[in-house]
Amino acid sequence: MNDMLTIAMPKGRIFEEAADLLRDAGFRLPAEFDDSRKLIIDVEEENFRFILAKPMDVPTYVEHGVADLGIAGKDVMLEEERDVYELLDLHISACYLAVAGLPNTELNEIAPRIATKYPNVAAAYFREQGSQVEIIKLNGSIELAPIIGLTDRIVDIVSTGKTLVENGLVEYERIVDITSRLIVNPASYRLKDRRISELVERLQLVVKTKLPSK
Ligand SMILES: Nc1ncnc2c1ncn2[C@@H]1O[C@H](COP(=O)(O)OP(=O)(O)OP(=O)(O)O)[C@@H](O)[C@H]1O
Ligand SMILES: O=P(O)(O)OC[C@H]1O[C@H](OP(=O)(O)OP(=O)(O)O)[C@H](O)[C@@H]1O
Repeated sequence: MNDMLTIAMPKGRIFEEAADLLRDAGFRLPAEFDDSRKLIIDVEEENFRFILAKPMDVPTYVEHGVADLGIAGKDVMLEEERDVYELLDLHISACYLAVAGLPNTELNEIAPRIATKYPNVAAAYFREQGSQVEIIKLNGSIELAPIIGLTDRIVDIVSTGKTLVENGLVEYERIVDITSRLIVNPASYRLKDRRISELVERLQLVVKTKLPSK
């Protein structure tokens, strides 16, 4: 039987590159896919159901099995630590997580403070460094925090580096490189293995052809 696959797609930055990959792998996605406000899109020709989710929520849907598969940034995977398998590095939406702050400043020795959208990743990083820090969770515009004196450092995504430069901040440490991953619910992986393996193989071929040759 050709089981239906439910795929949690991240809205926002990753969406377009992820849709391009699926199309390049030969899956026929309708034009409405790209500019609809619908949150659930059925693609009957392929027997796919897409759920359009907030990027940070994708692993949650997949862990709970309401989506068989999902596409999520490695940053989200590290932060959320959900019980899902990572099947494939899609090599899209590349960026990295870094520690940044005002230039020529030291971490406050008594009570260093870190602003971030990634409290778990930041806490783990500073714990490994042997630094005891207070994490302040923000939901965006993280670069504001050191400028207005809320924290000594931030832990945030860097892509082009433009946001840091334009706000007079510098990078202190690079924590981890990030790309988007194809993730799967463990039970779906067992039950729908044939369809999922086929999807992975087709995506893998496309990903390989797009990688710069060494
Ligand atoms: N410059 C970037 N800034 C943020 N995320 C990036 C960047 N480049 C690639 N990414 C990847 O894209 C994902 C975030 O996408 P997006 O910015 O659409 O979501 P978000 O920050 O969660 O959005 P929202 O503003 O809706 O909370 C990250 O999880 C990361 O893997
Ligand atoms: O290195 P760059 O190419 O400048 O990209 C990095 C910036 O992009 C993201 O913010 P986003 O645009 O998602 O806005 P946000 O502050 O609302 O999270 C991220 O949090 C950085 O601020």
